[in-house]
Amino acid sequence: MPATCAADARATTERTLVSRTTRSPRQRQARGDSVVGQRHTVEVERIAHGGFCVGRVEGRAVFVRHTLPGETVVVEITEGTEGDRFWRGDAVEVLTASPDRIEPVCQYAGPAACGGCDFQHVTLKAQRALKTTVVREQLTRLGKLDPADPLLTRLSVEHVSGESADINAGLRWRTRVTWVGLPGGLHGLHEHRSRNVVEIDDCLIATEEANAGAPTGPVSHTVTTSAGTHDYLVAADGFWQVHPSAPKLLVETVLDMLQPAEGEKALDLYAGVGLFASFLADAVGESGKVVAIEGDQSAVDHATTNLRAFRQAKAVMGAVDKTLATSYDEPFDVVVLDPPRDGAKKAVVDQVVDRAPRAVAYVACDPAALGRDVALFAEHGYTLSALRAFDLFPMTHHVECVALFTRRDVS
Ligand SMILES: C[S@@+](CC[C@H](N)C(=O)[O-])C[C@H]1O[C@@H](n2cnc3c(N)ncnc32)[C@H](O)[C@@H]1O
Repeated sequence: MPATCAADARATTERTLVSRTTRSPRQRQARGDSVVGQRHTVEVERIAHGGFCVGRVEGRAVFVRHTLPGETVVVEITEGTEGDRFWRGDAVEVLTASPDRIEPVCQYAGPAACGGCDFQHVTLKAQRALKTTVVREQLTRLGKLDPADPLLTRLSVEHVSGESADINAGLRWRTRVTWVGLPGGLHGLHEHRSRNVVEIDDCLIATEEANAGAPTGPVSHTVTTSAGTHDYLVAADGFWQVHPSAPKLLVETVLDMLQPAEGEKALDLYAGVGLFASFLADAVGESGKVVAIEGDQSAVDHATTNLRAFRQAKAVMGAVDKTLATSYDEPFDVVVLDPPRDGAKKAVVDQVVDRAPRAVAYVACDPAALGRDVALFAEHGYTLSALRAFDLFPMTHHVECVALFTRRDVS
């Protein structure tokens, strides 16, 4: 089994534009001497959130990238001081390799290289198993769910197929990339937790179009699902699901969980350009109502255009918490919640349950934030009654979950 070796790590370092000694934009208060650069042999125990695995050096936890549970590796410390409770590091040499380890196909993957991918060295099947463990752990620890809950024991992060062999191999799925511009018209991506930029010629998880740079004008997307077809206009730099299979998959999953019916009232929170709102509007019909709340003016403008065929649907500009604090103080039957990474949080969860929906579909790109919000919903009598997780970001530690909350008295 090929193994990352210290020589490879040195070669990788030479590819970066700035030496790793200049990293650490998030330096914490120094407690004792820095241990950055120290090397230790570590037996890697388990996966943690964020693309790290956990091992120990003399009892102290070390969060290690570029390794796998069960491996023995040489770790070079990248963040930490003598007084810190935990350190971070990179596996720069593999002494005992996991059977799930493969040679990364990307030349930019590895220690002190591009920070975009976490799992290039892991088989796709094992990547999904690692993510399944992380989701279970976050929902148990933060969501306070019983680890024996069948929703967790049966959970398995699902492979998301695409239209090309590359996508099915976990490559060429990323339709948008936020590049860092470099002199000479070049571009790159940051090292992990660093301002250092690695010049990248061809990002293998990005589509050819995304590698070429950002489009200049609004982009048009058509989404066809089992429930129908809708067209969407999106600003070039506006939010759109990055995996080509994501819009259809997420819409179908949300509709399947919510089962919106003719005449119902629906809230679409963090609505973007109205991906879910159009399909909700179809389902509730003209006797129903859809309110799509979004905080980005350009997205709201596009959502207004995208929803123009529906008299029953309206895009509203504003922060979700501020808007719900002053408006739409009335019952809603169903809610779609698709917040940014930090989740909906207490104020919005309180405002959602105040509207007494029979069902809430929560689309979550961070299982830790979902876990915290699961606990908040439970305090209001809303239980997690369905959960799916999708591998919409292969090669990275990211995973998309869709959770259904229902009121105990109506479930
Ligand atoms: C994960 S995206 C989901 C967009 C949409 N549901 C979709 O799938 O295309 C989150 C959206 O929330 C918006 N947003 C972020 N914070 C917000 C807030 N506090 N209030 C309203 N919208 C917010 C962002 O502009 C972004 O469009």
